[in-house]
Amino acid sequence: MATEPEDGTPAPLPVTVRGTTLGAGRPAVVVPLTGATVEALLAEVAAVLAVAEQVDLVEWRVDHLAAGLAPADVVAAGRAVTGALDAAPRRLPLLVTIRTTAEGGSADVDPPGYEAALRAAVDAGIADLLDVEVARDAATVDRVVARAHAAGVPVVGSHHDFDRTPPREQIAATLLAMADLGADVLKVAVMPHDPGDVLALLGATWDTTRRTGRPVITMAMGPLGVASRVAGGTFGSAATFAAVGAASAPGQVGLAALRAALDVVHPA
Ligand SMILES: O=C1C[C@@](O)(C(=O)O)C[C@@H](O)[C@@H]1O
Repeated sequence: MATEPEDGTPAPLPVTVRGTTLGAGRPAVVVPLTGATVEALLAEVAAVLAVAEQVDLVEWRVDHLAAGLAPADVVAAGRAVTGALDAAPRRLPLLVTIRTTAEGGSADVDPPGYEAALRAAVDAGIADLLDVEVARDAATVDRVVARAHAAGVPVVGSHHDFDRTPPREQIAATLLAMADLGADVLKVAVMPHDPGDVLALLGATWDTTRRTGRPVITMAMGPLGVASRVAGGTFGSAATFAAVGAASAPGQVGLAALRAALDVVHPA
């Protein structure tokens, strides 16, 4: 169990991948790719690379792939994406995510299919960071985390609640439980219904960051949650997602606007 250190100040454990650090300084800006085909993904990568100096991390939402999640298709599309990223002067790191329908995504996949697709992305060297939904089958989660770690790939534990916002203590408990499962970065997204829900999310972020020392990423979705995407860093959130083109979740702010807001909240 993650415990509070005696002096109340956990040693920071920032996670650095390809020059991008989560958990130190201002929040990293993550841009999702949501293309359904290799062509669409490559067009998105080109659009992201055109503004690469504003981007810290790219997320590939594999669940949007029209071909499905067969390992060979994931590897083929993933190699196309990493090949395009490799060609840029600064290689942006890639977070690989399969968001299941249970958590608001498009992947209607059973545990073996989820495991096989994530494993393929790790084994092929496509993922610099791996999103693992901690609410999936427990043995599957254990094996995927172990596989990623054996390959030197940090794990972003994740949990989405698209319907509601749990109480502050429960959000914090969900994040802390991810650390117990071996996640290196702890991420929760919730749907707020009133400003108190956004406060609960931000409060849990602050509580958890101080207790684990691990990078924590949180956001409240939808229009009410925009405050958390812009100002979450003040409360300890280590990253915020921004759209270049299509958003991958409700409430995501466009990249230029988000960057401008971050400059106000976190002046150089
Ligand atoms: O976990 C997240 C956060 C997110 O849901 C958001 O609300 O910005 C967007 C997803 O693409 C990503 O996997």
